[in-house]
Amino acid sequence: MPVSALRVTTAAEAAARDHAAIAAGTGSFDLMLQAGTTAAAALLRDHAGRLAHGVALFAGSGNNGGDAYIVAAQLARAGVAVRVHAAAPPRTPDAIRAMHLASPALVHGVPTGHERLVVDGLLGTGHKGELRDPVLAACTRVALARDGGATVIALDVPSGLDATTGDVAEGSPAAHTTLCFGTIKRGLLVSRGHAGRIVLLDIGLGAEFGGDPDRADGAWHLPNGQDLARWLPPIAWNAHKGRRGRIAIVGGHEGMAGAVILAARAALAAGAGLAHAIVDGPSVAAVQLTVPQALAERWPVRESAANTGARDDHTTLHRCDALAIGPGLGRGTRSSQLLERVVNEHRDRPLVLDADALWLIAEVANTLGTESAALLRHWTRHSRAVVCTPHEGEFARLLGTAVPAAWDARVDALRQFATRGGVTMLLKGTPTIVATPDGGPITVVPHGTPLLATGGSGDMLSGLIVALFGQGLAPLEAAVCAATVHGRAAELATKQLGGVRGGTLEAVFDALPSAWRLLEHPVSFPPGVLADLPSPA
Ligand SMILES: NC(=O)C1=CN([C@@H]2O[C@H](COP(=O)(O)OP(=O)(O)OC[C@H]3O[C@@H](n4cnc5c(N)ncnc54)[C@H](OP(=O)(O)O)[C@@H]3O)[C@@H](O)[C@H]2O)[C@@H](O)CC1
Ligand SMILES: Nc1ncnc2c1ncn2[C@@H]1O[C@H](COP(=O)(O)OP(=O)(O)O)[C@@H](O)[C@H]1O
Ligand SMILES: [K+]
Repeated sequence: MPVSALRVTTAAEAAARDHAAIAAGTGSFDLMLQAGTTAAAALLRDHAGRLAHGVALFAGSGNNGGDAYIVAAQLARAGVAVRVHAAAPPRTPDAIRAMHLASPALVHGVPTGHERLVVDGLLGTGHKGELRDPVLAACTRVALARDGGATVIALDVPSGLDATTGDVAEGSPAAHTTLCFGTIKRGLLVSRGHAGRIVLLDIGLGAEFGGDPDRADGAWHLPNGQDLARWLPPIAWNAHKGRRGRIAIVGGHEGMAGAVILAARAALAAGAGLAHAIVDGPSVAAVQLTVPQALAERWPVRESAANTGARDDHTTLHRCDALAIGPGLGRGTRSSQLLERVVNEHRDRPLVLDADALWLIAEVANTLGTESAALLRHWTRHSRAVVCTPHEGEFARLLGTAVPAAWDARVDALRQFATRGGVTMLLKGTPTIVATPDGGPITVVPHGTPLLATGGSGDMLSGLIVALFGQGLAPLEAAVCAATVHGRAAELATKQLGGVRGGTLEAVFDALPSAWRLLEHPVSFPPGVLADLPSPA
């Protein structure tokens, strides 16, 4: 079977995929049966101990409630004491059928409060606006159960979380785990803290694809473990340093050596054979002391053509497989001139543009009275591969206006910038999204924890990207593998630390080897499970 990215959908895209599957011959009740049955299997597998004390299910009147009745029926069949609280009677044909199927085995009524597992099947993708009673009252009960120590499992989305925008309505109960059906709903990745661990279950929409793999409906792609493992270049047993990628990081203005140091350390930890740190003169010693494996060099000084009669040629950069410029580069004239030189004189090198390089691009574009994307297009017109890695503030500067808060508009802005600039754009955030210059689907990287919300973590990401670039990965693959390993390392480190406070970027560096192993050897999931994203908290 071909491997392909998983799909992340809005509520409308998810519904369209459900309908397409139904139009192609799958019964809508079969989808519900499959959803409820795989969810029950996941609960029995992961929570056997808690289920021994019984389970409380909360069901709404729509199809999300229908899923809850199927879960209830399957758990009851497995011998679990099941208590169902219907916030309102089922109203859709499938939910009514599911309720009749489950009824003989259930105890109806208000949960006792002793259940240690609570299933939230009140609202799914059909939720809109502010929560209203009686659903609101039921949501409050779920939240109270959580406060009392129960584990809360949401079906498809936590009730009250908007599947499209991620907006969380007042009174929406947070989940420890969200079991989502067929496709990951976009809102879950936007509000990961509310969704907890996200487990994607196969409901027969078409395996990984959430329907037709070629469907161009705007759904985001989430690379699965096999995609990432396939993209990562193996390091040959007889590799020598010249074959593991020679890269350079240009930046480190006086007083800002740290940014290049972190990027160089990350590049080496991504398997680069040789890392050059091209820094401002006063920063050379700091690099040499802290990353002795890197080759520290000062910024090239351009001899005037009149003096030398020759074109200045900075040989180190010409020998590199990929370059990154920006970490700690500074924003003055010298920095700006250096940026223009690196971009202009090394057009054939894969290039990562980050941090101050992005600031300067916006600055030069302003001065020229043009747009940053147009300037990039001009600068990189012969380049094969460029990745820009702005955070929201840097992207706003590149756009010349605030980054839209709404995800549809934000994605449009990123995609447009990527096509106009001819560059791959990685917009950092929660989640990180990547757009390619061909206008193709957005790829999302949902990994990471607030352990990364600290100075220097973006420099680390640049170093990871440039190393993979130097090992021959295409821009999208280099950006996505790097952001994934970065986020995964943060997840592992946060878990090990038991929280964020007390941890520093060092803990993320320490977790990188384990994170790489996760990428190289993806775990296989139990039957019916397509993805399993750990909780970020
Ligand atoms: N389609 C399929 O084939 C499959 C679908 N599946 C499942 O169906 C789910 C979608 O089901 P759905 O479309 O029936 O909507 P759902 O989320 O149950 O909510 C509708 C109810 O909520 C109510 N309501 C809305 N807003 C509210 C508020 N603020 N406060 C209070 N109440 C509010 C609304 O009331 P109304 O506004 O109509 O008065 C209506 O009664 C999806 O997430 C997945 O779990 C799976 O089985 C796989 C196959
Ligand atoms: N709360 C968070 N959860 C997950 N990832 C985060 C979080 N906060 C920041 N990150 C990640 O950390 C990195 C921060 O990059 P950036 O803001 O450029 O840092 P710096 O400029 O300090 O190096 C990005 O990759 C971003 O996605
Ligand atoms: K729900």
